[in-house]
Amino acid sequence: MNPVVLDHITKTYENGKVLAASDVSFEVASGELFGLIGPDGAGKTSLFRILTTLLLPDKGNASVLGLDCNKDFEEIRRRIGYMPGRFSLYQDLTVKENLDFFATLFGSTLEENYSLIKDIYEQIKPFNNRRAGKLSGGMKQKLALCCALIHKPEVLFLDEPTTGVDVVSRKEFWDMLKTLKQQGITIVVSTPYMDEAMLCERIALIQTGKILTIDTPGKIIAAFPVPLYAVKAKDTYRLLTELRKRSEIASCFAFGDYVHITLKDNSNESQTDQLKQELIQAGHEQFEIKRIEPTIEDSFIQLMSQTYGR
Ligand SMILES: Nc1ncnc2c1ncn2[C@@H]1O[C@H](COP(=O)(O)OP(=O)(O)OP(=O)(O)O)[C@@H](O)[C@H]1O
Repeated sequence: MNPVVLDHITKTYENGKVLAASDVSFEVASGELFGLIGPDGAGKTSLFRILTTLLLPDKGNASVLGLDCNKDFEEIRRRIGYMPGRFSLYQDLTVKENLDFFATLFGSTLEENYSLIKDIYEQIKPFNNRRAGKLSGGMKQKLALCCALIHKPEVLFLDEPTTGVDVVSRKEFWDMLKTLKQQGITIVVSTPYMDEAMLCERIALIQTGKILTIDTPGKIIAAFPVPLYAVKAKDTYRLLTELRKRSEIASCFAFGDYVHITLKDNSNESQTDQLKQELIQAGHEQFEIKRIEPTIEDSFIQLMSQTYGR
């Protein structure tokens, strides 16, 4: 049996008025680095809380390491590591005191599983006597990861570990996850950052409590169903407004300096030449249109409009 199983999980809040998870099913294989990718409010934290035995679903079953998340919560809690999205450390305790505290909770010591956290801990060791509340975002994140690993968990749940952390620390963090994976730990990580999706082996794209798709990032991108074009002009806002009004455009989203579009009819390649001519005639300066490969963000938007019609 896979170490993480969600089977038709539905979770609502406020007497059913707020839907956080809608019939969610997926499994994570042993030793896999699995990502739950979606924007704020998509339902990621609710799923993590169900898997870490802190929340009961309305419907469905969840199991971790073959144990039932409802009945076997004590054993699950002993065998998993959980880094919640919000900062989970004791701000008034020092780095060392936090580590000792979490080790004691699990009847362990810092020394006992030192090899597992060594590489991460050495980076924060110089700040051993600093209170956690006085650490930088990246340092707090490393300390929180050490605390989640201190009892040598078999499955690690990381809820938005890189939110609010600088780009360098984000990269370092993902390098650390790769190392942990090599040591056989199963990792489930959530993130709202689409670029981080590419660093997972498999991902579930989630929006408004619903799984849009589950696969490897490469396969999700490869399944993008139609040609995608990047369009640019000097006045991006005006370009976007005009493209949105045109009947031949199926989808149209701003991506940095570019606007990504798909067409309703993909049988006639000269349509893009026509579009170019008409928009240049309409006074768009520095106009450019080119066929591009989709990113995971393009796939997310496309799947979202397919599922929700927006
Ligand atoms: N305790 C609660 N009471 C009422 N609604 C809640 C509660 N917790 C979450 N929600 C709502 O459930 C939905 C899913 O929230 P959840 O926190 O699981 O998503 P998320 O993807 O983790 O987003 P975020 O990063 O913003 O926490 C959201 O609409 C949220 O407002």
